[in-house]
Amino acid sequence: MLLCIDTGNTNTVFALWDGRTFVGTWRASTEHQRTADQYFVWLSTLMATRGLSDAVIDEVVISSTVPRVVFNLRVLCDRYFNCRPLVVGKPECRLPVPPRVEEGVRPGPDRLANAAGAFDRHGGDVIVVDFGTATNFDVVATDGAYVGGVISPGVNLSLEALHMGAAALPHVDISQPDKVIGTNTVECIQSGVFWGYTGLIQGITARVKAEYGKPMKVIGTGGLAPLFAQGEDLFDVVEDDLTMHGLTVIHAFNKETK
Ligand SMILES: Nc1ncnc2c1ncn2[C@@H]1O[C@H](COP(=O)(O)OP(=O)(O)O)[C@@H](O)[C@H]1O
Ligand SMILES: CC(C)(COP(=O)(O)O)[C@@H](O)C(=O)NCCC(=O)O
Ligand SMILES: [K+]
Repeated sequence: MLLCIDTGNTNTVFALWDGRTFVGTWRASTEHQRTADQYFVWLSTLMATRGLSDAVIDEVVISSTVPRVVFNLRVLCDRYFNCRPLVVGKPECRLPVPPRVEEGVRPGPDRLANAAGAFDRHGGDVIVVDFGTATNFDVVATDGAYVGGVISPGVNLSLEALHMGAAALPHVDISQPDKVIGTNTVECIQSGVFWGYTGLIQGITARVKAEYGKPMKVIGTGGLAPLFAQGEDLFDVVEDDLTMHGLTVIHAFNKETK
């Protein structure tokens, strides 16, 4: 089976693909100190709880926005799965459609995976809004190429920055406030971040569409996409597994065109 690993700056997601569906998805916090042995104990325990002890992992594809984590993930593949992983963004990993960006720029591998996943499911002329540590907007052209986009600070990063920078502001979890005018500190912060991000998404997608000059589909992904989808009509569709799907597409492409 194919193990897909998506390392973000906050969390690392492992998903096991049997060629048709993801039979298991597990999440760990991203820590570059974690060793291959630690990953393996953790993953095999979780696989066992899903009745997947007999599943044989013989292929791995990795997207990591944290370069130093890749070393121990490579050791994991070598020691326990007896394979060399395909690492998105490395020269030996080919993409179905190469990105069109300025010379020397290395787009985040998560964004390349999103573009591949979005193009496979929806065709081109797409904006992917990905809620991670950063909130990214990835623009996918008509032919499926990643052509750039927008990087803004993530929702939780903004909440954390308010708490860290202002002595009287507590740590607050994101939620959708009923009203805009908060009547206590927590409501005020939730309103600022929730409605602030709603405006950011509306504003940026509108500007991207105007600059692009053709109709575009907007896909929301990442943990907080469903929450923001409740507030306003921000996305045409929300797809939780878009990055993972993109990893399976990139893996299949590399296998076919060996
Ligand atoms: N369903 C959720 N509800 C609330 N917070 C979430 C949810 N999913 C993710 N988050 C938070 O969003 C932030 C970024 O999430 P994640 O998608 O894991 O980022 P990354 O891919 O950059 O590691 C984290 O702080 C995480 O705790
Ligand atoms: C913007 C990002 C930090 C987002 O990563 P994440 O929120 O998933 O941790 C990542 O895509 C990245 O490191 N990009 C490199 C620069 C670029 O894409 O242009
Ligand atoms: K991500």
